[in-house]
Amino acid sequence: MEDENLTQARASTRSRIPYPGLREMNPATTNSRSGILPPGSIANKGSVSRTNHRSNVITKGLLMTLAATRPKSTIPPEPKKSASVSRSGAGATKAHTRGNSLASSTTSRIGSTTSRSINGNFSNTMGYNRPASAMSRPNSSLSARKPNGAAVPRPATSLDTHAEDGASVLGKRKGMQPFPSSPSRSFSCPVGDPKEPHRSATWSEARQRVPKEAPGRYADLSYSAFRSDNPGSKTNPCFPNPKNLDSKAPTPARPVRQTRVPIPSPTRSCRTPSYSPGPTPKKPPVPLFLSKNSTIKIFDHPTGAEWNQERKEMDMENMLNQFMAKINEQGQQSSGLKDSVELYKSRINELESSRDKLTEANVSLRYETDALKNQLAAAEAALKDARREQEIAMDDLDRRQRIEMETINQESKSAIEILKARHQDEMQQLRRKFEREIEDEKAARVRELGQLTSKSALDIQKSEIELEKKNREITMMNNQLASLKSDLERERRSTHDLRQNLDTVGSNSVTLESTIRALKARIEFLEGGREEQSQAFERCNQEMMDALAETEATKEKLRREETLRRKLHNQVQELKGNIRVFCRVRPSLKSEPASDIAPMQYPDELDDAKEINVMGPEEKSSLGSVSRKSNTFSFDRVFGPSAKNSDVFEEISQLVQSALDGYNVCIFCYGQTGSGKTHTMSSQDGMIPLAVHQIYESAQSLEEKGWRYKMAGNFVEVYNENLNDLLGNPDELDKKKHEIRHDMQRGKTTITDINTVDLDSPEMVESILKNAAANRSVAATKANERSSRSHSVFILKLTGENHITGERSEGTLNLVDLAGSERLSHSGATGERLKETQNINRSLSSLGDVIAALGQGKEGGHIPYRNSKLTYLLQFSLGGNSKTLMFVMVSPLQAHLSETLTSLKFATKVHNTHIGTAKRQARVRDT
Ligand SMILES: Nc1ncnc2c1ncn2[C@@H]1O[C@H](COP(=O)(O)OP(=O)(O)OP(=O)(O)O)[C@@H](O)[C@H]1O
Repeated sequence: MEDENLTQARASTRSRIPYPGLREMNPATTNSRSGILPPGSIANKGSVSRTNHRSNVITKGLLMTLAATRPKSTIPPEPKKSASVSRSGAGATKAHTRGNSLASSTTSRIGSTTSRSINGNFSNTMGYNRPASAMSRPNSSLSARKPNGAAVPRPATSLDTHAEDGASVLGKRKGMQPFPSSPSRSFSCPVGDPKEPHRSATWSEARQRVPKEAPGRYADLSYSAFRSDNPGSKTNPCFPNPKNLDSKAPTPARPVRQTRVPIPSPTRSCRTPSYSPGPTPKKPPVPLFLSKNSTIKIFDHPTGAEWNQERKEMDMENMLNQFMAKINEQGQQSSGLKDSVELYKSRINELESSRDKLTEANVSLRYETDALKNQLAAAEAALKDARREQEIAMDDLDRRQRIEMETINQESKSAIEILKARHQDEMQQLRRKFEREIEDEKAARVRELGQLTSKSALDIQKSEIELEKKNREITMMNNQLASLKSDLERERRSTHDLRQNLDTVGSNSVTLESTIRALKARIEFLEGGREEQSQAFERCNQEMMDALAETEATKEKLRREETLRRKLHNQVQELKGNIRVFCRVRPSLKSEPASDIAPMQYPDELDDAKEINVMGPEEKSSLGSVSRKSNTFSFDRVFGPSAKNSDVFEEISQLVQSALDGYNVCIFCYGQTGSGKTHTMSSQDGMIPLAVHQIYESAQSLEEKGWRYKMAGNFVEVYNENLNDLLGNPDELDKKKHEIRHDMQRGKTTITDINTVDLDSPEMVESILKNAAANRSVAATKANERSSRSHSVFILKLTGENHITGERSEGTLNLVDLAGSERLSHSGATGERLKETQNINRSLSSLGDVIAALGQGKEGGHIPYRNSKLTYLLQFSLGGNSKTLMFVMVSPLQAHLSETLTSLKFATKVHNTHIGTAKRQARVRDT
């Protein structure tokens, strides 16, 4: 329903003419509704009055004009219309038939005038934009359009105006929309194509069909007044064929050829029939009516004809009569027209009101449409939202499903795991149960065996008792037999019985004897198995005792061998020297270009790897030649740049073992800043972590031999001749005072107020190193400054006890990362820097002095340990009681060559020093 309304509203909006109103404009329906008789019907009924007939014809013409001016799009083609058209056409034809040419032409004129006025009203009222040319009256007049040079100017009469209007209207229609082909709507005359009898030709079509020779022929009839354009080219198709008029046949639908047929001119219709002399081109046209411009020429006849007054008067009278009749007719006609106009006005008002209603309806429909559009937009937005929500919901659902699936998977996995575990538990339980059952079965069998054994013993006992009893009985019987034998004679009968009894007893005794024999065999068999078992047990016991004795012997041997190994190890270490020097050259770093590398060679790298050859700096001789001195140094071991920390550790691991065996061991790293000391000592795979790991492994393996070890660690720093605890509070660095105390009796060193960490696991050493590094970095003012300017000492105290032998050992492993050994010049340095420099120089030279003093080997000689905090701290780890290893670290850079040579020279001195035999701090526990 709404769609229908919308469609109608749209159609009405486009055409701007309410559809129902236009339908009512159809002559048939209009007349039936408004009560006005359709013109066709009046004509059909054949009105008596000629005026009425004309009026009807005029009304019909108006309706036709209205129908013709109605827009094509608003009027749907209806088959009924052709009927009404045929009626109206018939009516029109009758009018022509009955009336003369004047009536016919007058009807046409009035029709066109009315049509024009109605068109104007209608178009104005309905908003139809009629072309301006249609409304405007053209400036044509009979005189203006007079072709062929009419001799007498024609007076401008009202009839002329009408005629001209009719022509004008017709002419204007050319410029309008083409008329519909339906004859009911076409204002054109029923001049049709013979091939299409039902189609009415439009004005332009009809014009084209008129022969061209017609104009000359009708020129004298003022026909030009009815032509809109070229007066000589076309005939007016609005006038019926005289043939048709003569035949009186009311067939307007039938096409009629109008060529070569003279059509009565509207002007001619005003003439009397006597003034229709036919085509006389030479005769000048006579003016039809008198006007102010008319000149009555009485004596201007060319032939000089005399004036016929009577005839003229008669003519004038006739003309006057006709004119009066015409005026009356026009009056009646105009009153009819007025009525029609009123009717149409009321009708137009109705239509306007209905149009207003429709406009309102249209507006409301527009509002509704807008509202519906809004609703549609809202619905679309809601749909979009819903779709989006649905997508989100779908996504959520997917996600949830995935999560659920994952959860289910995990649950199923965990369920499987649980089932597996349960299954294993059950299996174990079953296994245990079966084992228990087997054990029970075994015990039951053993019990059965015991019972059987005891039972058989009982049976044997019983049989023996019975045997004895039988023996006694036999004896008694024998006694009785003897007494009876003596009494044989006397009691033969009783003897016979007794013999029978004896036989019975004899057979019984045989049975018993066989039973006894079987039981004896069984007992023998059982006793034989028991013996075998007890013999096996005895054998096992013996073997076990032998094994235990052997183990004890082996253990004893192992202990002896361990002691021997320690002795041998120590001897080897002594043979190697108690102070050893290793040289290590670090690889060049990525940041160091190859051109900066100093030439160094390792002559016996693949053999003993004890030598290093360093080319000295360029020297200019007095002659100007440049030469480089080759310096070869020899140490206990030389590690090239490709050596890894693990390779280095392999060499020092024996010294670490010595610490476990109760020796004081001291490993130094000496070298200039950046030569790789810290990397060798404290990096992740440096000597400190590797040493701790090895000690743990060795301590664990020594547990079998009765050794239990305790490990305690300290990490200290000597900076500016002050001792700092690197495992303590970093804020207390350089502030807290720590004192070094030596127990000369026990050869032990302790430091006051220092944190000692019990190393329960090898992993702890890493946290110790990290702590120490962090504390050092807090104290550092510049990067790497602190580590370069201070000595760090990692002290690992190892205390071992052998609970089998009662032995006890106390060893100390000192791992020392010395400050940069580069020559520090006092010049230029001030304040803290000067103090630092002095202290580093002093401690390093003190170390050299101590080693040199130790090298002199004087028993009881003075060793200047107290000259520096470092040497004082390491008093018991440097000297005859200890094993010392010094790494001389070498930078590969050319820039460091001079420092490298100095370091190597110092190390060579140390290497050449022989320190006395180390003493093991081991003693047997007093028990
Ligand atoms: N054998 C090596 N392999 C690889 N890199 C090394 C090696 N030795 C040293 N380095 C690197 O060389 C640089 C300097 O080394 P390191 O800090 O150990 O020198 P240092 O002698 O301890 O210096 P400082 O006296 O200033 O503490 C470091 O980046 C270190 O990683």
